[in-house]
Amino acid sequence: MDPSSILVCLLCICAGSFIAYKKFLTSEKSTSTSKARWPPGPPGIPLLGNIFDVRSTQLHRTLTKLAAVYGPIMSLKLGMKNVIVVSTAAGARDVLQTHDSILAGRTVNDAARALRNHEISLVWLPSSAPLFRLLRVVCNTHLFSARGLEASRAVREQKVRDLVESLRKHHAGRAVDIGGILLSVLLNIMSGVLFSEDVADLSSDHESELETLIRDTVEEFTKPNLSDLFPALATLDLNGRRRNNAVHMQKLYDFFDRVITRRRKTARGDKNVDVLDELLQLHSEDRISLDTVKALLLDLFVAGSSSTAQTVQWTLAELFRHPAVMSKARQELESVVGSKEYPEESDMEKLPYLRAVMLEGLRMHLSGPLMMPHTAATDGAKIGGYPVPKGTQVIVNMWAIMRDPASWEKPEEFMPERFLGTDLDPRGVDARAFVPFGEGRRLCPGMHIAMWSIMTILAYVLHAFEWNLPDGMKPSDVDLTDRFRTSLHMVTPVKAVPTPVRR
Ligand code: HEM
Repeated sequence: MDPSSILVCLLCICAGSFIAYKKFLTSEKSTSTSKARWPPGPPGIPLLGNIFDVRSTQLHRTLTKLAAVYGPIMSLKLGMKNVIVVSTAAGARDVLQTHDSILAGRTVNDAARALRNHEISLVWLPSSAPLFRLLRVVCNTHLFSARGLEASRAVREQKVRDLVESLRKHHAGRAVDIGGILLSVLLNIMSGVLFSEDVADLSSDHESELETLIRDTVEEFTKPNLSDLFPALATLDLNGRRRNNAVHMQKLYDFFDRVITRRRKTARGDKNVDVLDELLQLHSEDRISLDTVKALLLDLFVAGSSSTAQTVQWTLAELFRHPAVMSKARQELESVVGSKEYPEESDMEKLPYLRAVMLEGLRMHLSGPLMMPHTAATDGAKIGGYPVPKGTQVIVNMWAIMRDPASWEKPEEFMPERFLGTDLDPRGVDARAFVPFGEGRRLCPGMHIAMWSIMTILAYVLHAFEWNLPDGMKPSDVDLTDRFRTSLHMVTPVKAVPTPVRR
């Protein structure tokens, strides 16, 4: 939080403190939270609690340092909010497996209430809501089932080929902004699967319309909001986040409205070709509203595009820093794919080293280092033996867990070999809790498409190009400093020069 936001915060807090403090006193007395035995945590200041302990552009690291002092199950008070931060594999199992039915709730950010989006959004609905269950079924059966994924494979492969073609045509021999072009290709993979259109131009350095709209919406969420710290003040929307987000989200809804209008003007016969066809069919059967269709498209784009692009970018950056690992991965591709222009689907399972590279990239640079905060829907759950009262927010610091020296040898080193010959699988909380996509009711619904995208993009771009750093940069010059907003960004976006190796 910058100094001016802190000043605004303090002024607003003075104005609202009377209401908030009264509410604070009443709620402290009347809820089960007052009787709770909270885990240790840093002492807070009256009313504000620990908000100054967690102001950081690297919240995952700040929470890891605090956990080293106060313990792997730690409590914080953020304004009126009680928070438990979990930094061990055993604690993560309590949250994601043992007490998943209670702890799969969400605390709705006030900005997410714009346009009442939280009432129809998969991300914000409580896991007990019938609409939540329906949307998860829609995702699992129509969007990302084996059948659905097979149906969209040709479209997805074409988008990755477009990336290779664009790199050959427009970028060969020039330093490429890796993050920019990856986000464009991820947006096109998503839009290709969802509604068979391209939304980004790979040959242009300009941001696409959808990218701008998503960025504006996401940024509004990441700004500090008094309404979240002091829900009693939420109706006043003192920071204007809900108002601003209503504008951004309306623009996104209008974008999807135009896609739907185009679709309705195009006769497509009886056969459903893409996800939008499936969703519009569910709408015609009165199972979901048109707003829910748009909210789902919004959720999938916002949650799916940047997270996957960031992961590929981080993994490539690690490969640029570790040329020996990169050449081992390229040798494996050479021996499996040979002189074929593009790897085939059947080649992918013959690339264990590249898969290990992907998993190590996910371990070290998880795009959602703190996952998404969960909330206790009722009393009754326990984490590390501590009771978790209803309404408590639970943050799983997966970044810390996946770098815990108690579980991982040399955790700060990029060593894909650690995944070779193991059956570590991102789908289960094993002893080490390698869970980049979460587990249980809130498991990432895009996990399969994300892993396919990461693996396929890596295979295609490593097979088609030799990659060098620009202007005499050394591998050790690649800057891996991270910054956490809603996902883990590189402070210095990585650039590299692709040189085509065949054709
Ligand atoms: C490398 C890429 C990705 C990573 C690491 C990732 C990881 C995650 C994590 C950790 C969560 C939160 C789980 C929890 O709350 O316990 C999540 C939720 C979610 N992800 Fe992903 N994800 C990725 C890509 C995708 C893609 C490609 C899509 C869509 C196609 C997607 C859609 C979603 C949605 C809609 C949610 C919210 C689910 C809910 O609240 O029930 N994600 N993801």
